[in-house]
Amino acid sequence: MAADGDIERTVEPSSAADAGSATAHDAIIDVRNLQTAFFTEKETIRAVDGISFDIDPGETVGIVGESGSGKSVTARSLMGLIESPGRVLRGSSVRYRDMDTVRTFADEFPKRTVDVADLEATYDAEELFASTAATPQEFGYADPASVPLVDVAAAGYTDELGLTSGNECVFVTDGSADSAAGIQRGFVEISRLSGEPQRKMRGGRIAMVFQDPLTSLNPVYTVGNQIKEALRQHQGIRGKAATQEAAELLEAVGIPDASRRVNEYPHQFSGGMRQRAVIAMALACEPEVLICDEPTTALDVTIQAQILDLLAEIQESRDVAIMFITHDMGVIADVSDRVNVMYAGEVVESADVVPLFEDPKHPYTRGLLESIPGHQSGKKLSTIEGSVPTPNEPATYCRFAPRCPKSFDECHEVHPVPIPVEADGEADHTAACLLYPDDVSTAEAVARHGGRSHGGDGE
Ligand SMILES: Nc1ncnc2c1ncn2[C@@H]1O[C@H](COP(=O)(O)OP(=O)(O)OP(=O)(O)O)[C@@H](O)[C@H]1O
Ligand code: NI
Repeated sequence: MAADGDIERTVEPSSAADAGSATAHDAIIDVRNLQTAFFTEKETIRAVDGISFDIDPGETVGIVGESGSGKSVTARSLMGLIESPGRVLRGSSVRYRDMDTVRTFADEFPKRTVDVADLEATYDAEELFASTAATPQEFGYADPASVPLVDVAAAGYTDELGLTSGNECVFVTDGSADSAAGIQRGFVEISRLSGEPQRKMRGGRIAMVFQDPLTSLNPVYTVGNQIKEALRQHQGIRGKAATQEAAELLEAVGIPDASRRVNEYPHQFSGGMRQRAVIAMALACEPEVLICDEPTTALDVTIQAQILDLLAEIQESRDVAIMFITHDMGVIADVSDRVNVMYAGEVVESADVVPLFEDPKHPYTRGLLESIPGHQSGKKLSTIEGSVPTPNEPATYCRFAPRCPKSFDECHEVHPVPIPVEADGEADHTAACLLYPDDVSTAEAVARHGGRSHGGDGE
């Protein structure tokens, strides 16, 4: 809709998010400037407001933050599960970089494949759409004539290998050969998938485990039949072989007497066993990435620990990358290799798990840590007062400032972006806070966060 489009154009892509992040690496999922908004009658909720992070093969990336910080919307955006009035905004990018998958996609969906070689200089977006199975409408352009002409080189094509903001496409290869087999580099832009390619990706390469196992289980089919359906859809396994495999999967996720229980219905399973069954269903697709959104929150503590052990074991034995979402810092410490702390739609701190817990930088992260029982010896348990604000306006200031014990005037006038916490540090520990980088003046910090030293008085 035109009205949506107008709102959307006012959303500035956060260039700063890119500044803080390393570029070329072997991440399996690469999230850049992800923005997901809900256009309600009352307001535009910027539930995810320009976040960037990546997930390497086989690692566990934790996403932590209080209720309403945008964790689930992030997960749903990665899975293509955002529904109206919500939308992943233009300029967002979620790239899936497994080369086998890229080649398979190029074979299976040739009309979705855009060869970057064709885009070297300037291209006509209208023609581009004509060459794919996608329609301009799918990308939010009401009228094909309104699709902008984009200078791909000027848009940073050479750095980014592909299409950047304003010229989204479904799928990009580097065009190094005519045949898909010749593709050396490429990615699947999953935030722009729809239809059959999206279905293939979701539940195939990427699977999701939700807080409530009943969301994923159908009460009228046996657990075994549901696993068999997943095996049929994603691996083409049927009949006796599928029955056998379903029982083996249930056994692999620690369900006792699996060959009998495979014939039971979800209501005959306990909460913990149901979550194991959902995990078995996810594994039936042999995913490379498993997105777990509070998978243990509804379970009691003992069962929770067992499920966490199970996930760790699965990761080890199947080499699957996990994105683990929780509001619980204790759980995050247990499961993660790397942690992204979210607040009001933004990633406010990002670091490997050890530095994050031993030397947290952002006052919000510190607050979260101080509220873990037993974390501070002798001190009284403190919680951060107040709650997460609804991000319903552009971030022109620090959204945590109103609750921050360390805030100063500039925090209300300058929007901090993720930058390395040490002045000459590497990008693997970043914080979006004007207290950083360490050891520079406030004026200098403000400048590094892209603000002016006397900010706030209008453009
Ligand atoms: N369908 C929707 N329509 C409107 N707003 C939404 C919708 N879904 C989510 N939001 C808003 O997006 C923001 C982020 O929500 P999200 O569910 O991602 O938070 P969360 O971090 O997962 O919290 P929790 O720990 O409670 O699960 C919230 O302000 C929420 O109200
Ligand atoms: Ni959530």
